[in-house]
Amino acid sequence: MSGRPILLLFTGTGGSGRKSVACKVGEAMGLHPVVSYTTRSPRPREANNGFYRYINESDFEMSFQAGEFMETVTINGYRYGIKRSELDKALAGTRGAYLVLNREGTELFKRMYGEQAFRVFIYVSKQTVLERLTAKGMPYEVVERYMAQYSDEVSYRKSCEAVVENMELSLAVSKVLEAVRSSQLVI
Ligand SMILES: Nc1ncnc2c1ncn2[C@@H]1O[C@H](COP(=O)(O)OP(=O)(O)OP(=O)(O)O)[C@@H](O)[C@H]1O
Ligand SMILES: Nc1nc2c(ncn2[C@@H]2O[C@H](COP(=O)(O)O)[C@@H](O)[C@H]2O)c(=O)[nH]1
Repeated sequence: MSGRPILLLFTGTGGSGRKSVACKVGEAMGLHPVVSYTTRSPRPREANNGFYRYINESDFEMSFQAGEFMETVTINGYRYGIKRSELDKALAGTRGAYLVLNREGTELFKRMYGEQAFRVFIYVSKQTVLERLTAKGMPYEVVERYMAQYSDEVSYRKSCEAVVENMELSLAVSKVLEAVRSSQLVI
């Protein structure tokens, strides 16, 4: 390992497969995932996916008041946050870590970590999001929300260091790896 650990920030359009791509890239590069705490409930087949810790509002508030979060956001009435202890754990003795975040969180971590952070924007067409989420059995109100947010989310791609379409998972993973390797990041 040389240089400082890197932070890959996966963002993009909801339901585009960001977590799927992030996992594979993380495995290939030896990066660790950073768990996010949320007050929303797990969705079908989502429990224990390694990306979220589901906690209640009062536990979230207690951690918030104790200053444990580096970043928090409220989306559709639910709170999400990244704890300093989780990021430190993911970075300890490793080549780096990765997070899956919305646009605001991605911006914040990019500002905090500067050159160490690399933003990867993952997207597919709105129609493909619809088909994948429906096939996954996602609740109707969640699918509707993802559809409504699509145009706003997709506009963030121009700010990111890499923009990758995820039609075929292994191809998307290769493109992210190539983009990171050809960047100025020291790994
Ligand atoms: N390249 C692909 N081809 C087909 N299906 C895919 C592909 N990548 C991911 N998927 C599927 O799409 C669905 C959404 O994937 P995933 O949960 O990784 O996306 P996400 O963008 O992190 O979602 P969310 O915004 O809900 O957090 C899953 O059912 C996943 O198996
Ligand atoms: N800024 C942050 N964004 C986060 C965090 N955890 C998840 N997310 C992003 O929020 C939306 C909504 O997520 P959903 O799983 O409920 O649909 C999505 O873009 C996530 O990537 C966080 O801790 N901070």
